[in-house]
Amino acid sequence: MRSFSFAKMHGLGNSYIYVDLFRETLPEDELPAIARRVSDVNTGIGSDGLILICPSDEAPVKMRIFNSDGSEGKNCGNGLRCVAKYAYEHGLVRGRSFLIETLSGLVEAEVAVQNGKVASVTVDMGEPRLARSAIPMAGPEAAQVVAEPFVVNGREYTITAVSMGNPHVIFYVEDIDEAPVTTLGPLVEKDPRFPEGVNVEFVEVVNERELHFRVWERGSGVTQACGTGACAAVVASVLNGKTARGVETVVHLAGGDLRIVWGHDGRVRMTGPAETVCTGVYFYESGQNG
Ligand SMILES: N[C@H](CCC[C@H](N)C(=O)O)C(=O)O
Repeated sequence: MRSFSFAKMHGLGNSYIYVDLFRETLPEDELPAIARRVSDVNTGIGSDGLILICPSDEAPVKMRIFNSDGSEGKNCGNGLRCVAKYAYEHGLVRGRSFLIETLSGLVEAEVAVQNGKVASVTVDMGEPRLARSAIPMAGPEAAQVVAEPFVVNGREYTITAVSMGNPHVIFYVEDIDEAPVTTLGPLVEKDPRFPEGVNVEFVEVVNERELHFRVWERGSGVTQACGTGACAAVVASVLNGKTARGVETVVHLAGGDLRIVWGHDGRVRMTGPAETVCTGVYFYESGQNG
């Protein structure tokens, strides 16, 4: 029987099981199975996936994120805010602003501290990747995907695709409560036109400073919030002339609000909460596929 210590943390209800690899060691070839097992609400701890807080040669800490199906993602906005909180509160970093390495590059986090605890975090998520080939999405290389016709099961939709280091496709809806999250979401997630899969977002524009947002996440399905997805939604809304560059937009997700701006400098900044639910020890049998 093997075990490791963990912290369960969430950003707006998008929860992950966080393992500090400065203190723990996990078998690399078993990470997908461990992610699937800890995520299970019945036989595991219950979360949207697993996040590892790792040593890095390029930054004080590195984040690796695994979805609840065991697939490894390349970025996670809600995860970055929780990693920043954990790193600050556990002395892994010095100062309130610091770099975090991800599989899609370095990001800078700044924590807001109250009574020694991190209450909220602002992350500079860098520049969105807009070329079709960078999403990635099949089709003409350098073209952007903005308000493009997209047929699914014989019905035509209009999509905008944005990468925040991970792939997102945005559908605008008139009423967020009627968004086809659980019907269209899984169909598009694995559509062959997205060779690496895709996170599927539904957005209702309230006004030029507010969006309603729901998500079917690649590898996790419906979650309460998706930080990279909310960033992608703000970028898509500017590209479609629905919101303005350089203006802070409030994105209303199922789990709460994020404040996001796509700055005139081209970088996307996201501010939101990060919370610790509990800590504990997880026991598992090595070698089981999970
Ligand atoms: N499902 C995503 C990873 C988690 C992203 C999301 N939870 C966030 O907060 O950005 C993917 O496979 O790209």
